[in-house]
Amino acid sequence: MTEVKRPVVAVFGAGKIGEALLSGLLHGGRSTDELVFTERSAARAAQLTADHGIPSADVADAAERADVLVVAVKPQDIEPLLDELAPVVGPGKLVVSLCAGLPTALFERRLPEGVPVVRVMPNTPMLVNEAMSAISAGAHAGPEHLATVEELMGVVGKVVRVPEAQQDAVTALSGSGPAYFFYLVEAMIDAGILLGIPRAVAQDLIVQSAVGAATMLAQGGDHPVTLREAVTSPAGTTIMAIRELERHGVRAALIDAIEAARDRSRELGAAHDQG
Ligand SMILES: NC(=O)C1=CN([C@@H]2O[C@H](COP(=O)(O)OP(=O)(O)OC[C@H]3O[C@@H](n4cnc5c(N)ncnc54)[C@H](OP(=O)(O)O)[C@@H]3O)[C@@H](O)[C@H]2O)C=CC1
Ligand SMILES: O=C(O)[C@@H]1CCC=N1
Repeated sequence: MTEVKRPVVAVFGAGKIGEALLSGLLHGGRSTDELVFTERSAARAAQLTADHGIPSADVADAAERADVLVVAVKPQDIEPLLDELAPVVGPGKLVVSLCAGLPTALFERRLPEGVPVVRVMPNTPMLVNEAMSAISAGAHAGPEHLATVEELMGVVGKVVRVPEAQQDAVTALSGSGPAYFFYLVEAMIDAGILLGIPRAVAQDLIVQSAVGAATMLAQGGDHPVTLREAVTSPAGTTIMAIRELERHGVRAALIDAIEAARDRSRELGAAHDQG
């Protein structure tokens, strides 16, 4: 039987998301010699190698060793990295960007002609293999490149294909999405404190309610409205809370918040338009 060689993956910028991906790939069965990363700080690079056993390298070395080059620096840090990558990205490499807002066209403009680029918007539940990643092909990326990225990101969670024009909205929904849930949980724990429940107990009550609700949403197939209606008894407690949420405009606030995040993603991309 022919053994299929798995692509070597280099992560450029092993911060929160880059480290989460490396660690998720390790736990998903990739070996340390199939992974490599670059970091700006030597101290952080040494710490990551000590924690995960994955080697660090300089940009040129990592780009040469890897088949898939994953860019995971902040959008504001992309220009100097592209300057370093442009001369060392050889033929046959696939570039994957995890950067919010940055269009594939920016990478295509700055890297050698014809390099395939796939844009991915993951999220931090990648740390527990529950990421939601949306992927889009750039101009030179074909089905085989999308399949490679789907397989890679599939190790750390779910993957969906979207047109690149939707990536700013996706960033606002699922990229930033975990933060909205954490914010809600934080606020609900505060409410528990107000009502005299000890913090640790309030946290247990709310976190398990969140886990239960998320599991029902993910596994039950019912619409969220149906699930909420089942909790909301006539003249009961829940409807009193819902009335207050509506009175305070929480639904409209969420819609506005997500629109603002989408707009910021667009701005981050536009900042490099002339780049
Ligand atoms: N955090 C999240 O939830 C999500 C983030 N993303 C995207 O992922 C990317 C990374 O975000 P995040 O992990 O939060 O950010 P971090 O700042 O935690 O990670 C970026 C890392 O890259 C390092 N770095 C910067 N420039 C270089 C360079 N030229 N060469 C090597 N390393 C470099 C940074 O070092 P230093 O600290 O020294 O600057 C830092 O360690 C962003 O583009 C973001 O939009 C996407 C989805 C979700
Ligand atoms: O806040 C940010 O810009 C990044 C992108 C999506 C989640 N975190």
